[in-house]
Amino acid sequence: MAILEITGLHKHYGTHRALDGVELSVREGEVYGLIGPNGAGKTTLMKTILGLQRPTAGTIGLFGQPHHRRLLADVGALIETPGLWPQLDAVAHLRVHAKLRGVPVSVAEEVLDQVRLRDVRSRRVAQYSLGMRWRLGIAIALLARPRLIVLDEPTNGLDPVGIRDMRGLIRTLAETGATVMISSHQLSEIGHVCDRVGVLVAGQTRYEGELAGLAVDGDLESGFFRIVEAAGSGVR
Ligand SMILES: Nc1ncnc2c1ncn2[C@@H]1O[C@H](COP(=O)(O)OP(=O)(O)OP(=O)(O)O)[C@@H](O)[C@H]1O
Repeated sequence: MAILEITGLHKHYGTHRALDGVELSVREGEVYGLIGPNGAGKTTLMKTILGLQRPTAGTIGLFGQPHHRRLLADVGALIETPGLWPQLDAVAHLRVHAKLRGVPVSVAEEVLDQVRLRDVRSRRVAQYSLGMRWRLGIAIALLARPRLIVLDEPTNGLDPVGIRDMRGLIRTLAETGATVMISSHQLSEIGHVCDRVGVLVAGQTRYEGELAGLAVDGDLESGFFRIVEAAGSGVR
């Protein structure tokens, strides 16, 4: 079943078409990679799914129903950098957010384990690495036990070890039954963790399917670049 179904989605800023007729479908239980160069429209698309941007035209179906604010209670998200308080530790962050969402504090302990922050749970966030901050941001998004988790470029700025850890965490999330949608401008960073990918270039879906289907002569990156180049420079 499609948990997220996007049809003919447009978002225009004046004459600029950030989204120009996006079509995509995310299936329940999969890790879906939204890949595209800088300026392709990935963040705009995610913000529109989350109700943070109003579409110019098109439809978004969520959990088999037309998009509605109340359905977003089942969506966890991390867009751009997580908003954290440097002087508080991970536990304090999770307790505050648990209270705000009416979630039992015991869930805070569970998500700490899930993102593997237990060892540094009492350390102030000011002392966290970027990877730890991302993981705490994801833990906050997980508090409400969402069916769909939307993560915008969570490997941005991470070193190779951080990227590997993030891939592991994403797979773990999917194994617990959640559906994960994740974006990146680098196929190499998240491609292999995804069950299927959508390639967005200049606000349009240029490919959707299994990662292997992107390959040209067995090479995924060449296939990706070919799609980007065929759509014009794709970089804006
Ligand atoms: N609020 C806005 N007003 C005007 N133009 C915008 C606005 N937000 C985004 N854009 C433009 O829309 C296009 C898509 O931007 P978006 O941030 O969605 O791309 P992206 O794929 O997430 O890029 P990146 O990988 O660099 O984060 C870009 O050309 C951007 O400049």
